[in-house]
Amino acid sequence: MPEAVALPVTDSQRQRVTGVTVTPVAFKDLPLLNTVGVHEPYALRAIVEVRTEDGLIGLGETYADADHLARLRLAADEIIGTDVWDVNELARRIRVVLAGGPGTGDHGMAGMVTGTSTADAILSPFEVAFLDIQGQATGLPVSTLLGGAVRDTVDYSGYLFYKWAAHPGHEPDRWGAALDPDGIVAQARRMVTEYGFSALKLKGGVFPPDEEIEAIHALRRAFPEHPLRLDPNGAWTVETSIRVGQELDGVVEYLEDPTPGVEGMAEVARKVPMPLATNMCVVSFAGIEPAVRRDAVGVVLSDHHFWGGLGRSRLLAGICDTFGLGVSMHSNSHLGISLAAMTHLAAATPNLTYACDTHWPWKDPGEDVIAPGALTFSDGAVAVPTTPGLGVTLDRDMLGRLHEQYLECGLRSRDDTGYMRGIDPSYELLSPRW
Ligand SMILES: O=C([O-])C(=O)C[C@H](O)[C@@H](O)C(=O)[O-]
Ligand SMILES: [Mg+2]
Repeated sequence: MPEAVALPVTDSQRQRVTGVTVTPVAFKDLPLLNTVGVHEPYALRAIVEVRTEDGLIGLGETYADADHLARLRLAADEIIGTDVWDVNELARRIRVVLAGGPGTGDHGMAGMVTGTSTADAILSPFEVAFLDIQGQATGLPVSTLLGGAVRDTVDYSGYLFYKWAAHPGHEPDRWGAALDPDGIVAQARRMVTEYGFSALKLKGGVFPPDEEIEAIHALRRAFPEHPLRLDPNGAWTVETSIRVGQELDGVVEYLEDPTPGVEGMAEVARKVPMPLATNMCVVSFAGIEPAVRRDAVGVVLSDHHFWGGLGRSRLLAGICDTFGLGVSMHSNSHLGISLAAMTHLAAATPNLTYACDTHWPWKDPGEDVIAPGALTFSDGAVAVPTTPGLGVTLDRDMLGRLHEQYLECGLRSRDDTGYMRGIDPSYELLSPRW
């Protein structure tokens, strides 16, 4: 048998970065209530375009809070010349430039998700763009580059929110108010009819726990077969969490972040029958060991936007597998590039067996930065794109329009609490609240 000869990598096999553009955009958002306040009239995102010497353009999407944007721009300058096949070098350069110290403030999650890794949050959109280019260069979809799609479609859950009928001073929006169990059931019916979701999550922490328990029971009566979840974002004390958990025995598939902190979660986990899920107490690699040691969580909600991109999210899933933890997926208000990345990641993560969260239905269907048609919901699922890379293309007109909207809207960081206080000056931020 002839000996294998190792051929040196040639310059033609590399894809060097020649330019990076970071464009902040704003898209309309609805008055969705959560335990820190209410969504503002616009959600902010940053669209990352990475260009190579061969003229390929890779896309990424992330938060656009002012501090995060400043860090993205620093990183953008630093990664010129990197080979898109060398994600380790990308990560190294980002760590180096961030060590220069633009701070850790404002990540885009309104203070609800803290303790994430700043370096991983900055790495994420660039890594996604690198994978997009790798896919375009090889003709392979991103899910194949991640190890191969184990499913053709990815299930998403219908993400229900208590909400007002309109932002103050605006016309009622297309979803109307949902402020009690009947309103939540009506919202769920519409979401299930329009998107086909087969799992439902209620964002809680807005009303006293008994009202939210009643909404979950109403959902169970209306949807006997749908797995249900309740997520108050740490709004309850340990005692309240245990009571709610016991009352919802057999009704929810998991209870998400009932109480703040790993110690409280561990205490609740010992006394409630269902697994506890989290996107608040395990949000970085440093947070896994303390949670595992205390048996504080049963399901980790991955989120490539703060876990360092798609490769590192798969690493998280592998660690969860090792420790017998389930994996689900968290979302924030997002556009189509993120939906494509989430779909490829979920497709290539065998143990991601729960329906993923998405804020997609809350977005104005006419507002996105990707050309329409690449991603559609059928039976609550999105078909995994099979075209090269992420499988989505940038709509430059829309990018320009949503950037104009960003410039005009005046918002520079997500501030659900500040917006709520502007409407109700007596509003207090309490954690836990009940
Ligand atoms: O699962 C979660 O914690 C979230 O989805 C966090 C989000 O920020 C959500 O609370 C929201 O959009 O208000
Ligand atoms: Mg959550």
